[in-house]
Amino acid sequence: MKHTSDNLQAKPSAAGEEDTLLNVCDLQGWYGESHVLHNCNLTVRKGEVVTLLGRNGAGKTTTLKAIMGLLKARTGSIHFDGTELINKQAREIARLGIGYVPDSRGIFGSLSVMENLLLPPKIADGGFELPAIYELFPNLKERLNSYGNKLSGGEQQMLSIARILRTGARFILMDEPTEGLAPVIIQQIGHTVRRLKSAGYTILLVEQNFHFARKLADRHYIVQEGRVVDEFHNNEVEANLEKIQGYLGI
Ligand SMILES: Nc1ncnc2c1ncn2[C@@H]1O[C@H](COP(=O)(O)OP(=O)(O)OP(=O)(O)O)[C@@H](O)[C@H]1O
Repeated sequence: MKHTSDNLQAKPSAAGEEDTLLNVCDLQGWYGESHVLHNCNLTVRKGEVVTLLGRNGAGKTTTLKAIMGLLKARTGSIHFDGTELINKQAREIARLGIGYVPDSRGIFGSLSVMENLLLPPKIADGGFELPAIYELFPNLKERLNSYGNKLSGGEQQMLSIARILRTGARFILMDEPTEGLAPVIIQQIGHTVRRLKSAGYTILLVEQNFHFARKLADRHYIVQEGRVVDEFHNNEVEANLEKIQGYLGI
């Protein structure tokens, strides 16, 4: 079902109540005096891959940061698997099983690949053990002793994803994983997202690369000026291509 921006705001939590994993309702957020998120509403169901699409500066990264507790000035409701996150700290939110792969990748240049991998603490059983990580990202196994600042952009991205998978988080927030990467690496990231989905992971993905996103996601939200203004199931994309391209300016 499609929504207009009005009824998305009026019925923030209408979709999929029974298997909803994340329900963001009337989320507002600020950087200091600057009001960036304006009543943002979205839901993610268990096992879905959902994208946030939008132009530069629309508020996609800020929405992920607000969910993760990295944007402190926020109001509204962020309900995750039975727990309200709005007043929780990032550390507590991570312990609930939410992993964040930032667009900056967050790799420590003066630590080795192995040290970077082992840095985030495990928060639950069932995460990827090292052999499974090497199987998913064979390049990393070859680079275990290399320093983070010697890695290519693609290797850094893989490391950033791998170390979150090791923690046992089952809900992954990924911010522009394909940014600046070569097509062959983008394919590998796409393969990883598919593998995770088939293993039951839930993923909220921020992407500028619509071509990449449309092949992976179950649903897409369009973000403009700090709010969700439209939503498309993947099977509605073809029929709404012009409209979506208009939103994204492509
Ligand atoms: N640390 C910050 N301090 C102040 N304003 C910020 C900060 N980070 C982002 N903004 C502003 O908040 C708004 C939303 O930015 P955000 O990074 O969430 O957008 P985005 O949709 O992720 O775009 P992009 O793809 O360019 O990262 C923009 O106007 C941006 O300039």
